[in-house]
Amino acid sequence: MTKNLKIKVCGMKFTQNREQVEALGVDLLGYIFYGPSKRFVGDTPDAGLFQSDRPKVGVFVNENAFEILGLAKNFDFEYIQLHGKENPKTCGLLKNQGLQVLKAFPMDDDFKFATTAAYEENVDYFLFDTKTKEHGGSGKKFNWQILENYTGNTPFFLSGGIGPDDVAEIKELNHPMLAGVDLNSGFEDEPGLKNIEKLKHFIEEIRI
Ligand SMILES: O=C(O)c1ccccc1N[C@@H]1O[C@H](COP(=O)(O)O)[C@@H](O)[C@H]1O
Repeated sequence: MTKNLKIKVCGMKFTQNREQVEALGVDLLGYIFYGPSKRFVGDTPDAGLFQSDRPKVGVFVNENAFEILGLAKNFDFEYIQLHGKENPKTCGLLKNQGLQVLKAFPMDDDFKFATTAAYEENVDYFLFDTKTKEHGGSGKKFNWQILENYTGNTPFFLSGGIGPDDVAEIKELNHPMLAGVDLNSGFEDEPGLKNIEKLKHFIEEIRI
């Protein structure tokens, strides 16, 4: 059942485009705070980019926890997504400050789901993304079959190269802990600029 899956759209970079994405009724909006990313919000982002009613997710890669807390306060983030080698203690510190924490794990065929166990108490969601050198936003899929090996208790977001044609395959996953999908480069006209028609169609289909 995918009707109740949370839909996160990541890499918001342009205010007007963010407003259009929000109007589609998505659950979470993601903002990249990682300089090397093509979707980095920039050092002085437009304030309007963040003036949203939807819960906002700050996305970080190996950032200092206190820097994250400061930015979360400034930009009113409810969620933090961690895409680097952040340890369970760092995740727990942020969670204890009232933030909801999504911890990303880099998936390949050799991934050991036992790695996630130490994080169970310290995060709210896992996010399973394709393993690449870029840390995220690669547009590449991993082998979704390996999700059958995940038997943990923490709900997860599916991520990594999800595109407009993936609805049927996502519906077939049927994993009890699948809580949401993270949509990013597969729905873009250029980095950070989401294609509203493609998103609209995907969301309508997945919510049937
Ligand atoms: O989008 C980015 O550029 C990015 C950079 C660094 C860390 C995370 C990033 N985005 C996250 O990457 C995944 C997968 O994105 P894609 O579908 O493969 O483009 C997604 O969770 C984004 O939130």
